[in-house]
Amino acid sequence: MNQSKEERILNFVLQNAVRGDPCSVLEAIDKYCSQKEWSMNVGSEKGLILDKVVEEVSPSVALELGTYCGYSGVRIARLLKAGARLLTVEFNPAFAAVAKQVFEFAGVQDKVKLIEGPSDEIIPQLKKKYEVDTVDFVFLDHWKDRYKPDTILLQECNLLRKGSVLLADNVIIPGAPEFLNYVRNNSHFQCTNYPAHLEYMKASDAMEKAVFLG
Ligand SMILES: Cc1cc(-c2n[nH]c(CCNC(=O)c3cc(-c4ccc(F)cc4)cc(O)c3O)n2)ccn1
Ligand SMILES: [Mg+2]
Repeated sequence: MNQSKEERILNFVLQNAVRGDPCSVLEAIDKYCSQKEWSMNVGSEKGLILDKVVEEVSPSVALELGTYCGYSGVRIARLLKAGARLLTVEFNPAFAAVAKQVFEFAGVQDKVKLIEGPSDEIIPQLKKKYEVDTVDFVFLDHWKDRYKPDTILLQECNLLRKGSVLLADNVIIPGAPEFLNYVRNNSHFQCTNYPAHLEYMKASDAMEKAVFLG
C-alpha cells in the first residue's frame, strides 16, 4: 500500500540527513516540508523561538504534548544538558512510529521518552508511572482545544512548580483562544506573546509563553 506523508518525510530524512546529527535532521525536514509537502512541524522560524526559551529554562524535565514526526522533540532534546530528559506524548500510533525512528536517527533517543496516548490520559500518569516530580518546561503543540484543559490538568496533578514555563504553538493558526484567555487572565501565569508565521507559510501565527508563578 502507498506511503503516508509522514513516512515520506522519514525517508527523506534517512536519505538526506546525517545519522547522529540533529541539526541535519531538522534541515532535512524543513527542506522537504517547504519544497515538497507542507506538514505541521513547528518549523525553523518558530523553532528559533522554541530554542531560545529552552536555552533560557535549561529544563531537567521537559514535556511535549504533540510529538507528530519528532521535529520539535529533536529541537528540544538537542539542547538538553547531560541527564536532562524530554517526555513527549503522541496520540497517533503512525506518527509515533515515525517520530521514534527520527529520534533514533538524530541520536537523541537516550534523552527522549516517547509516550503513546491521549494527553488527558497520560498527564495523570506522569508522577507514578513515569517518575516525574514536576516539569520545568512544557511545549504545547497538540490538539488546540486541549491546551486549556491540559494546562488545568497539569496544575491539578501538581506537575507545575513556581517558574515552570509553558510554551504554546499555534495560538493564532489554528488558534487556541480559550487557552489564551485562560492564561492571560489568570494571576498565576505571567504571559508573553511571540508573533511569527505559520510553518512554511506567509500566514501570521504566534507562540505564547506562560510562566507559572505558583
Ligand atoms: C489529544 C492529544 C493529541 C496529540 C497530538 N499529537 N499530534 C498532534 C497534532 C496537533 N497539531 C496540529 O493539529 C497543528 C495543526 C496545524 C495546522 C493545520 C492545518 C492548517 F491549515 C494550519 C495549521 C499547525 C500546527 O503547527 C499544528 O501543531 N496532536 C497528542 C496527545 N494527545
Ligand atoms: Mg504546531
